[in-house]
Amino acid sequence: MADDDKRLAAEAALDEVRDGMLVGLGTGSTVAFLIAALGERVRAGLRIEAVATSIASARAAEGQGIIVRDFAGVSLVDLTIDGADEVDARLYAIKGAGGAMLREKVVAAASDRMVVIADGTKRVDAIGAAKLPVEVLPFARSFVTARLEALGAAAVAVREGGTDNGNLILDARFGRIDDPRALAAAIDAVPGALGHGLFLDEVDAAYVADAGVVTRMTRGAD
Ligand SMILES: O=C(CO)[C@H](O)[C@H](O)COP(=O)(O)O
Repeated sequence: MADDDKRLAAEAALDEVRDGMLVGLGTGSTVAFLIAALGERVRAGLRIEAVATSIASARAAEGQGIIVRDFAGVSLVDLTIDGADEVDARLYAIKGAGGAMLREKVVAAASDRMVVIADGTKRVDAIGAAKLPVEVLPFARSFVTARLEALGAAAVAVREGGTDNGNLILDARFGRIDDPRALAAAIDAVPGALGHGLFLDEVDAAYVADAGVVTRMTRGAD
């Protein structure tokens, strides 16, 4: 079951957590298993502090007795553990089904190391089938939609509800992304597009659990 695999992947990634670390907590249902398992370790004596990539993850971590620092006062994180919607052998990932990809990218960039945790349904040959979320300044909604269509998005939909940052999410369906780096650079260059779910350089390793077996993927290996 996907939930069992999410829990297994989350628990496997806990091996990377050491006493004294500042740990970045991602967002989503897989990270919820991580936060629960990390909470158990903290109650058993592990000494860490955390920063969170969403209000939901901050509340969940505090509920587990984990000390959560305001990321606004932080510039360096030791290790961030986060989920993904797709991850391939290059450790390219699409993130943001949970809507937190902008904060997730900032925290990942501040991190010495970032690892992804996922169940086997997220492991793909090449990223691109998942919808690509783009966080947008509400003022720029139509303009950014037109630019995404010009970049090849077959459909662009405004997601219901905003982000923790008070912005909108446009879900863009590209179907196939031939050149993820070119697409990421093109979206980065659109004024009003504040962030997107293409993570091409951030992920150092991934723990993917499929039917109860956890595989640790690293850069340059399948
Ligand atoms: O990127 C994310 C949130 O912005 C999530 O990590 C991603 O959507 C995976 O979520 P889940 O673990 O619930 O499948």
